[in-house]
Amino acid sequence: MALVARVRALLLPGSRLRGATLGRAANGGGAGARRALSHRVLVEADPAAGVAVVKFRNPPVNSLSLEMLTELGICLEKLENDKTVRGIVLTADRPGIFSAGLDLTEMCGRNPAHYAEFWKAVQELWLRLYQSNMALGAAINGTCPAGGCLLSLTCDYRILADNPKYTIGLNETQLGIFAPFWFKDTMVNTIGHRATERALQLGLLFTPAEALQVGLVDQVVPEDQVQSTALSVMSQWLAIPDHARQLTKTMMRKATVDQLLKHREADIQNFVSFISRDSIQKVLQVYLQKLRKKNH
Ligand SMILES: CC/C=C\CCC/C=C/C(=O)SCCNC(=O)CCNC(=O)[C@H](O)C(C)(C)COP(=O)(O)OP(=O)(O)OC[C@H]1O[C@@H](n2cnc3c(N)ncnc32)[C@H](O)[C@@H]1OP(=O)(O)O
Repeated sequence: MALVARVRALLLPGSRLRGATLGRAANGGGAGARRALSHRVLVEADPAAGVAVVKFRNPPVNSLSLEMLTELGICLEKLENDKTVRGIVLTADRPGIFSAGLDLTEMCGRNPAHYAEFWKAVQELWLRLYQSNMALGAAINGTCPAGGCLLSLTCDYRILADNPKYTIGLNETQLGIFAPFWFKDTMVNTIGHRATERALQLGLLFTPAEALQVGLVDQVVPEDQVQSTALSVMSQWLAIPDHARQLTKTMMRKATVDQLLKHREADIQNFVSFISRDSIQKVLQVYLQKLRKKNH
C-alpha cells in the first residue's frame, strides 16, 4: 500500500490508534481533550477555546521525513474539517528541538522517484499550512533550522523561547544546497527582501535576540511560557471575525501560493535533478556523517 494510504488507514476514525490516549489537555483548558492521533503528531484540542495544539514527536530531532510530512498533513486536514477548531498552535512535544528540518536521509542515496515523492509531500504540507483558513501560531520551543523554520514561517505569528541554543533560520547554503523560491518567498513575506537575501546567502541561523530584531519571530519569551503565550496571542487572532481574517490572509498570500501552484511540476523536476547530482549527494553525505560522528 502507498504511504499516504497506509497512514490514512491508520488515522481513520474508529481505527485502532497505537498509543492513543484520552484525557484532559495539559494546556490548562478545562474542557480540553488530549488525543494522540498518530505516532508522530500529538493533538491536544480545546473545543471551548476553538484551538488545537499540534505537537511534533518524531524523535530524535523531529525531522520532516516522508512519514512525518504525511501524518502532519493528515492531522491538519482533519482539524481543517473540524468545525470546533479555528486556530492551531504548532510546537514540539518535547522542548529542545522544534524541528531539525527536512529529513536528510530522504534526500541521500535514494532514487529519483523517491526524491519526487518526498518533494511533492513537502510542497503539499507547505500549501496546506500557508493557505490554511485557520489562524496558525508557532510556539517554537527548540532549535529551528531550514524546513523547521519554513514550517514556522507558514504560521501567522511566531513565539520563540528565550534560549541562545534555539537558533532559527534557513541555513541551506551552509549545507551546500539552497532554499527554493517558495521557501525564499515565505521568508521575504515575513522579514522583507534585503534581510532575506542576507539570511539566505549566508545561511544564517539567528539567535532569539537576532530573530526578534529582524522580525523573524514576533515575541521571545521565557522557555516555560512559550505555549501559554502562543495561546494567549491566538485569542487575539480569533477575536477577529473569521471571514474577515481569512479573506485578508488569502489576499496577502495568494501571489506567493500561485507561484508554486503554477510551477509545481517544474519545481519537483528541479529538485530531483539538483539533489541527484553526484556533487550534491556527496556534500549531503558528508554533512550527515558529521552529524552522526558526534554521537559515535
Ligand atoms: C532545489 C532545492 C534543493 C534543495 C532544497 C532542500 C531544502 C532543505 C531543507 C532542509 O530542511 S535540510 C535539513 C537542514 N537541517 C539541519 O541542518 C539541521 C541538522 N541537525 C542539527 O543541526 C542537529 O541535529 C540539531 C537539530 C541541532 C540537534 O542536535 P543534537 O545534538 O540534539 O542531535 P544530533 O545532532 O546528535 O542528532 C541526533 C540524530 O539525528 C540525526 N539528524 C539530525 N538532523 C537530521 C536531519 N535534518 N535529517 C535526518 N537526520 C538528522 C543525526 O544524524 C543524529 O543521528 P544518529 O543518532 O544516527 O547519530
